[in-house]
Amino acid sequence: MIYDDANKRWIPSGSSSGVSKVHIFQHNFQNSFRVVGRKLQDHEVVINCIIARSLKYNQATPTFHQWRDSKQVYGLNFSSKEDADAFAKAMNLAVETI
Ligand SMILES: CCOC(=O)[C@@H]1C[C@@H](CC)[C@@H]2C=C[C@H]3CCN(C(=O)[C@@H]4CC[C@H]5C=C[C@]6(CCCN6C(=O)[C@H](Cc6ccccc6Cl)NC(C)=O)C(=O)N54)[C@@H]3C(=O)N12
Repeated sequence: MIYDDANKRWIPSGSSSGVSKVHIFQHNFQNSFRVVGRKLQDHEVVINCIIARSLKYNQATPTFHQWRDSKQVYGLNFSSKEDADAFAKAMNLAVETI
């Protein structure tokens, strides 16, 4: 999800709401990571952002995590606490590795 600052509310990133699969990719040669989320249904890319060293990953609730970059605030509303914990672990590892 993306935070719509003007209207102070979360909106689904991408063309419609729906379940997506979110991955963290490590770039082969550069020491960089990217979060990519794609809709399960039509594979639309709904999130695609570089993980910066300065990224602060906030676990607002056990199943809603968020972070911001220079442009916007991203929110992931996980379907389970286990998914949320696994993603947070990978995200924190990525940030430490950069
Ligand atoms: C239950 C009912 O939930 C809801 O209806 C909506 C829809 C729910 C998903 C479908 C989602 C789920 C869970 C809750 C959990 C709380 N929450 C909020 O949004 C809180 C409440 C107030 C609001 C104010 C600001 C806002 C938005 C923008 C960023 N931000 C910050 O505070 C940032 C955070 C941050 C901290 C550190 C590092 C990075 C970042 Cl990003 N701080 C700063 C300093 O940047 C934020 O997160 N806010 C969610 C919510 O309401 N909802």
